[in-house]
Amino acid sequence: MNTTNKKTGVLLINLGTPDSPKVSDVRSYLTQFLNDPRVIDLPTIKRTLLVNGIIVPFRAKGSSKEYQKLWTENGSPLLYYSVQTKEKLQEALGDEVTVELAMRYKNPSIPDVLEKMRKENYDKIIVLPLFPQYASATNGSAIEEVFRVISKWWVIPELDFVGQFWDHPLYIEAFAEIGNKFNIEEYDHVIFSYHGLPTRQVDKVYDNGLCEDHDCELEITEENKFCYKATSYATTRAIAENLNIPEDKYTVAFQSRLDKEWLEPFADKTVIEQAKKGAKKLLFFSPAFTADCLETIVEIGEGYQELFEEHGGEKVQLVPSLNDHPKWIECLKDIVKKRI
Ligand SMILES: C=CC1=C(C)c2cc3[nH]c(cc4nc(cc5[nH]c(cc1n2)c(C)c5CCC(=O)O)C(CCC(=O)O)=C4C)c(C)c3C=C
Ligand SMILES: [Fe+2]
Ligand SMILES: [Fe+2]
Repeated sequence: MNTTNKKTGVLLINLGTPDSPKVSDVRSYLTQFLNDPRVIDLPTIKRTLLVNGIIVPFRAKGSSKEYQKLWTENGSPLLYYSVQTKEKLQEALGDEVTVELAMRYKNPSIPDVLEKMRKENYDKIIVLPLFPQYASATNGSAIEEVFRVISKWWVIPELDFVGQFWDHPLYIEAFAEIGNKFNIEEYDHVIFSYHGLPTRQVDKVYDNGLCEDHDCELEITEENKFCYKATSYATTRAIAENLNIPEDKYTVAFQSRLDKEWLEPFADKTVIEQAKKGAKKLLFFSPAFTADCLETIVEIGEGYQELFEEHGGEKVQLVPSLNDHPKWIECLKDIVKKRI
């Protein structure tokens, strides 16, 4: 055996989706997801009571209806596109490495996929969470789960965890290329909508002070480089610059909030404001999602369309996510190749 040729596996991790849109499967998904202390970061008893006593019982039926709108003959788009991404990345990398896919919540689960990888006896595993901007609720949680599982193995291989990659040129170019398929001049305004986060979670990345003590809307510094708000604004500047969208033609916003103490400006309020200003056509990018999912297809594509129309607007156009776009596959290939 040539000892310089390491047997390497790549583990892509996405968020996860219910096994089906049935209320029972949505309830089970929400229960696993929202009991994660990195998602609802409250003391255990408070979180358990809030999630299992209030949020899940009140949310499961409504969420199930939303998932019924989303489901296609290929199942949940998030899982479908994540599998496509895995397969195309495998093709692009050839037999040099083996690519696997796991979901942080539900299936294919991280423990199941890692067990398959353990049996393969890899010299090295590259763990690549598919979230471009760091959040403890996504990248942090996925990495913690991998640690939890692998820490029980007798043989622990070489591990390489990929951090946030919002500034990877091919990630920016991929979104810009997809956006370029639309005639941006035709739109009155462009909204870059990121999944929201509780402000408390954003503040926790700082050892000193709060997010509001830093210029997170304007610059990335050594202090705010893991601030989700700062990286969301920086991602937006990079895509807008690539597409020559002038500063006064776009707004950053945060969607999918569970309560008022989440990052602002809120995307729904931004949609209403734009309608009130007389905008008729809005173009929506959603760069925190690397695959289309409930939050893009249903929340933006259907929910914000209705909201915009109710306030006098006409068209909300969603720019599709990266899904299995060739530039995105090139981006992932580049990230992996640099670590083999
Ligand atoms: C950038 C990615 C994401 C971050 C950050 C994130 C944080 C976060 N999410 C919730 C609560 C919910 N999110 C839900 C769906 C959902 N979230 C993401 C991504 C991020 N979440 C995706 C890709 C999806 C869609 C999955 C799919 O099946 O298509 C849901 C479920 C749907 C609903 O009931 O609304 C919840 C709930 C919290 C609390 C949070 C940070 C603290
Ligand atoms: Fe979410
Ligand atoms: Fe910040």
